[in-house]
Amino acid sequence: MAGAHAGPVVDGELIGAPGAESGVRVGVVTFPGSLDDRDAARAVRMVGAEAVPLWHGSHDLEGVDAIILPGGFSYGDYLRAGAIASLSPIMSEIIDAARRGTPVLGICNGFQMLTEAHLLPGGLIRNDHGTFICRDQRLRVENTSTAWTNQFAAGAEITIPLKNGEGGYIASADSIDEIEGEGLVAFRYLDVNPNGSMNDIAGITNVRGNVVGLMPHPEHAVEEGFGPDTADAMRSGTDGLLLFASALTSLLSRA
Ligand SMILES: NC(=O)CC[C@H](N)C(=O)O
Repeated sequence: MAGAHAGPVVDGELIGAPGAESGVRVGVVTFPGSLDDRDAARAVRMVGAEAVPLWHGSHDLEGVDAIILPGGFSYGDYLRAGAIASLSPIMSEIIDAARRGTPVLGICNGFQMLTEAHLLPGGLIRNDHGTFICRDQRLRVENTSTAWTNQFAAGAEITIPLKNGEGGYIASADSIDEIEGEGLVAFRYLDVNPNGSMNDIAGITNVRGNVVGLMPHPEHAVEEGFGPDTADAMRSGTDGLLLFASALTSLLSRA
């Protein structure tokens, strides 16, 4: 990692200093059973934004510029993963904010919440092999014009961790046609389809490009040595940072 005040370096370029130097404030919501809220907040700080902790039971978004729904086991995955969290008090504010164009990222359990809240089409069901999966997963970035992917090169191939039990993406035939036709696949699984997702879909965006959900965990691939195995020189170990840097970039360019 770069020095304490220098910030992370991606492709030889300093992309931000830890903390709130950019003035951008990103809310990270904690639900009962969230696991990855702290890692998401850390990734936000690493690209130079302020991470604002938000609580599921509140109706106050505290004026944040963007929102992350983190991974974990909200409400113990009862009913369906993400189903109960999608009805939390703060979700009504997040749905309104998303409709106004606020960038919203759902990671794994957060992706499940976004489909349950109908901010993204389709749904996530139990992995087709029936077991929890935990692996470094290769992905292709299919859409680089969203608020969360604009810093990737078109068609970039990246590796970030995947860990879930209900990661199989499904949608109706009509929805799949629309998703593919409109270019709404944000990330697609490469090499193996780890969970039976339709069309190898790992993540999708809404038409406007402000709401993105994905099953793999970019917040776990932000620092060499703590994310994907980098023994393979093709892997950077920090591919996840570009999602957070993308949101910062789109918010700063809007200002
Ligand atoms: N890593 C996660 O967010 C897991 C999501 C959910 N609990 C599942 O197993 O599918």
